[in-house]
Amino acid sequence: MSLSNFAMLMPSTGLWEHFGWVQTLVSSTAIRIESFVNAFLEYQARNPETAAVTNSPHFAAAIIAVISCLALTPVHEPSTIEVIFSYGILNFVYLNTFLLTQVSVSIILEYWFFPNLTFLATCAVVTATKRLCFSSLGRFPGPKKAAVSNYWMARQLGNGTFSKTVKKLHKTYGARVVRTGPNEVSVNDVDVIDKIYNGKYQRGPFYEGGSLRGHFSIKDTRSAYHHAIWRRIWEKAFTPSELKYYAAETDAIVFKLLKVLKNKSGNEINCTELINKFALDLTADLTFGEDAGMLDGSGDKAFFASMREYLSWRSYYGTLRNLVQLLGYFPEPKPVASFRRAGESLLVQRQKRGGSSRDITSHLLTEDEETHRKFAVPRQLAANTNLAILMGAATGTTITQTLRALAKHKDVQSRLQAELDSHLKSGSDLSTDSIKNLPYLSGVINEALRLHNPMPTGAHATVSEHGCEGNGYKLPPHTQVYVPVLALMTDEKYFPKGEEFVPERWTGEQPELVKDERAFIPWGYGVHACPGRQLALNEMKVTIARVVREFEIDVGESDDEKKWESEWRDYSMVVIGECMLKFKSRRA
Ligand code: HEM
Repeated sequence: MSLSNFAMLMPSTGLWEHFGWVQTLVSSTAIRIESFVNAFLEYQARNPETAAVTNSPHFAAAIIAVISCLALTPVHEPSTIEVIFSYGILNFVYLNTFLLTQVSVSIILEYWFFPNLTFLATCAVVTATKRLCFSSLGRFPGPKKAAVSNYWMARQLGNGTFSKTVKKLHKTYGARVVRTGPNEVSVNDVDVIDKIYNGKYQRGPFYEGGSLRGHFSIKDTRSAYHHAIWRRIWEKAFTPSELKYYAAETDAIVFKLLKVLKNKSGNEINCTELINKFALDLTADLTFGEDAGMLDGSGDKAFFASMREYLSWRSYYGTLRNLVQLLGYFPEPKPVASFRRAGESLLVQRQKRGGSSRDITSHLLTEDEETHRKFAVPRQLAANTNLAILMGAATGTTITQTLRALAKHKDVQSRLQAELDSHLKSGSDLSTDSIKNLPYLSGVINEALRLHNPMPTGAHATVSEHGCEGNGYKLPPHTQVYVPVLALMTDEKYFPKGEEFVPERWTGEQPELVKDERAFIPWGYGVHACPGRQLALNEMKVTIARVVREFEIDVGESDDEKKWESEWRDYSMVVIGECMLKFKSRRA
């Protein structure tokens, strides 16, 4: 009986009546396979001299590889586990046909092992050819290595050079869209931001690398359902009354920082190290109700090293989704484990203290009013409190970079000091509420967020099944896409003198330096935009205002621009190296 007749034997009554399309699909596939096999046999009969090749197991392996690759093409995000499982099962069955007949090792090598290698090599060649020559993204310029494999992107991210490289690529090609992965593009175009991050847009697979012990934070979840619930819970932590409470806590820790700076007045210090400690104390206080003891020297000294290692690891493997899916079945990698544990130890201490601490965690422990769902304790909760720590560190990095910019631009520093001095002279104070609308201070902070944003890579999204229309180009459905924040926010099209630190562009004095304000997206865009934005702004403004009012800030003798540039890393969150500054008390 032929294959197509066999397919016709599928039941067509009862429940199957409703699945006529299955029968049609099975029989049409069977007909195609049958005609392919017949054509092949005919070819063999007509060309007996090719039999040596076409009868070889390598030939069969190569054909099966081509068919498998073509069959997988329409699947947008094939599951690594399913692919390896199917491959393993089929191979196991095939291997057993040899083992059961007790054939020799050489036969097994010849008919099983080496054909398997041929299969894998063919898959690699077919995939690379498909990506290079037949991809719908082929019309966009980009490095060839990036088009062939995600390793190019993984290396850029793991080395912390990604956003700078992408910025350079946009300049080199003079293109709005650059291909940076087999199925990934960077779109430096303000007109499509709203289309890419529209509604409950689908997050890209990059976020799968962010899981901690299998649990995702709100930022890394790809589930729109979970995100909506978690977002409502998170937002409870940032209501105006909570922000007011956090402002008082922030003030107390800023005073600790001022004390340390006063003790070192006039001496060169590594500002990165000091502000990192300050930021961790502040974040721990706001998240867990107790500072981490970093400024007073009692905290975990290895915290920042473990965070840095984790971020680099996560950037690298986040890009290699296939590997990340497999890693879930192995013991937790060291960089992930040490960062996770460092963060969790703060959460554990808080849980032990019990009581009713007023902090971000107290809100994360409440249920969502609409669905009555909560974060699962402790793992889901820990993934989210660890995110708070990371975001606190991001705020610290931005503060350090702002202080450095002020030390490098003494004219800007003097104008800011003058604004703060006159604010105080008018009888006001430097509390969060009182300084929030100071124009020059706001200009300095905006400029810092534009030029020194701690998240310069951009959020990864997946183009919907309708595709995405841009200025003279169309992104195909299911493309992975991101708006490169660093390239966008320094682009001369949108911000003339884009590389310069000019707070006046925001104060109304030089409005011509903001050509398109839509390109200012330091807090992300759409449903995943930063809910902690007001808290971060308050922290940055109060810290900068109090430090600048108290100290004259200068670049230290051992400051080295080249070293600074080379130590700057973008692990999808910026990590900075040594920043040598001098803080001299203005009252001395
Ligand atoms: C200068 C400081 C900060 C900047 C520039 C910043 C920026 C951002 C950006 C760009 C995103 C979106 C990331 C993405 O879509 O992949 C984000 C998300 C988030 N940020 Fe911030 N952030 C800062 C500080 C903070 C602080 C202090 C908190 C408070 C804990 C916070 C909490 C969050 C949370 C919870 C999310 C995830 C939101 C979601 O996925 O719905 N951020 N932030």
